[in-house]
Amino acid sequence: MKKIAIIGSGNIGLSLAKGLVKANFVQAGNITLTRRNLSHLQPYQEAGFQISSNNNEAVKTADIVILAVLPQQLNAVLDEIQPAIDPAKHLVISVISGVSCAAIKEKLGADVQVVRSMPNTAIAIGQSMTCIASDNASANNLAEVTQMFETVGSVVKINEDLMTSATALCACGIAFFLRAIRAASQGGVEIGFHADEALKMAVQTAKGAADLLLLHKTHPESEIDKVTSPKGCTIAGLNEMEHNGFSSSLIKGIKLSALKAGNLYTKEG
Ligand SMILES: NC(=O)C1=CN([C@@H]2O[C@H](COP(=O)(O)OP(=O)(O)OC[C@H]3O[C@@H](n4cnc5c(N)ncnc54)[C@H](OP(=O)(O)O)[C@@H]3O)[C@@H](O)[C@H]2O)C=CC1
Ligand SMILES: O=C(O)[C@@H]1CCC=N1
Repeated sequence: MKKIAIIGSGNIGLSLAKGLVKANFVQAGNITLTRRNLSHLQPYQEAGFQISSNNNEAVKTADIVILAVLPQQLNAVLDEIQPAIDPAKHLVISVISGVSCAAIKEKLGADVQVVRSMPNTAIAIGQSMTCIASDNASANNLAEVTQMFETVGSVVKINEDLMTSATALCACGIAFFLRAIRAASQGGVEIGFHADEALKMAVQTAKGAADLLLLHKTHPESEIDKVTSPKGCTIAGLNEMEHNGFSSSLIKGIKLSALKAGNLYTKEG
């Protein structure tokens, strides 16, 4: 079984670690989690993961190195781990938004195989939408990365120039849909439900909507057409939402997130 080092074990790094173990892709003992403040990783050590604040040592023991620090923290990490990287041994996977494979190779060496990957936090429960891209990984390594992320959700291979768009739609997208669920539950409270029951109803309704599309493989509008009875209450509510910019605000938010995702990193740090 391959050994994995997750450099920068914060929100997404830990979600990924939990998902891979839950899916039996790797045992916890074969994953080393790093961060500077180790006290936050104590529960993970108790759960069987290796933990370390020494990125170099973690890289040396690993076959797969996953970079999961913030874009503004990356340059220091790349300078630190470069001496420990062996292009013949290591496959580098970066989940960092806005950082190209080329920028990583510029620091680690042109012969290091780098795969850029964009998961979302649903990876912790095996439900991620993960986009991957690479300009130099071998077919074997790309297949291995695809297989790894398929154990924790769906995978789409994309051109690297669409990676910031994938960030907005899929990684940030989790937050957008969660906010929509919260708004729906707040509407539910206004019309008579207690907050906990309104949230439960909104969550299951959202899950049902997503599952309808996944299972029927239909377009959202065709499912909407089945709900909107003529002169009914659904179309009245839906049109009121559209008059207030429902679709437009989602589209504008996704466009702004994609723009921002492309500007999170500078080579200068
Ligand atoms: N959150 C998400 O849903 C997603 C995030 N991403 C990308 O993943 C990356 C991480 O995001 P996120 O998890 O939200 O951020 P977090 O801030 O939660 O995680 C970053 C982690 O990196 C650690 N870190 C910082 N510097 C170092 C260092 N020198 N050595 C080792 N560890 C270090 C930090 O811990 P400490 O300060 O203790 O060192 C922290 O735990 C970002 O680039 C983001 O764009 C991609 C997809 C989804
Ligand atoms: O908000 C962010 O910048 C990161 C990238 C995608 C999800 N979270």
